Amino acid sequence: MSTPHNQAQKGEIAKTVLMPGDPLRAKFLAEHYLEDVHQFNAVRNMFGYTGYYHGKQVSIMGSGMGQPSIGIYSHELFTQYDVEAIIRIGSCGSLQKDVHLRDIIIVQGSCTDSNFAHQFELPGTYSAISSYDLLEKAVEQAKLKNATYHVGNVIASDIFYHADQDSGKKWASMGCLGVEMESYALFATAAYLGKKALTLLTVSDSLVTQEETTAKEREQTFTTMMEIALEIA
Ligand SMILES: O=P(O)(O)O[C@H]1O[C@H](CO)[C@@H](O)[C@H]1O
Ligand SMILES: O=c1cc[nH]c(=O)[nH]1
Repeated sequence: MSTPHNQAQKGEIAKTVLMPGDPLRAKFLAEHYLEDVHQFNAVRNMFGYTGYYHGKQVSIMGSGMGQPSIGIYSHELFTQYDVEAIIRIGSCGSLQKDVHLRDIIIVQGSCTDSNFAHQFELPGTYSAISSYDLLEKAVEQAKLKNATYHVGNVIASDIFYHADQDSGKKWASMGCLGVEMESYALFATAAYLGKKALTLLTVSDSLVTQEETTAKEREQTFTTMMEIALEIA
């Protein structure tokens, strides 16, 4: 079997998949942390790998950028490959002055400007949240690693270059810690399919101070977040 986006055969993908947006972050992670690694996907260069972390089978696959992209890959992983949990390991912009570059955000809830949940024809607004047991384990690991972390709400936006220059400030005024582009669709897809999901983010830039990390740093240096995800997978 395969899908139009994933050439893996059934059985090639572990029950838990770590998903960075960047497929090169997936490659870095697989090459640096996994043993007995096997690449299962290269369609569209959306690299996917399965290997072992301290004896535990784990898969890592890029999601691409944005809710439509993670919507496709997560739906296929959950429905075609019997995946039970997806842990997104992304980058984000900080919206708060006390959330600094390289801090970790353990995403509890996700707001959105996307229409993604309209497909479910709910009689109201869907609040997308992470799976509590994964969130609790991530907090435990963050503490063990003495990581600087924050737990809370984020905005998962469909728009990176927003025409409204104040949109980030508006979400910040509602307590959102950061802005990224996938968590809402991931959480909603998991909820709809009865699966588990968590999003971990490392702050790659600040919309408050304008500081930023490079593309290479986003690919290769967010290792504390990667290690937390590997430990709880
Ligand atoms: O670094 P990743 O995981 O791709 O996450 C963030 O980076 C991309 C934008 O630069 C978006 O996908 C956003 O969610
Ligand atoms: O500012 C940022 C950084 C990462 N991802 C986003 O969506 N926005």
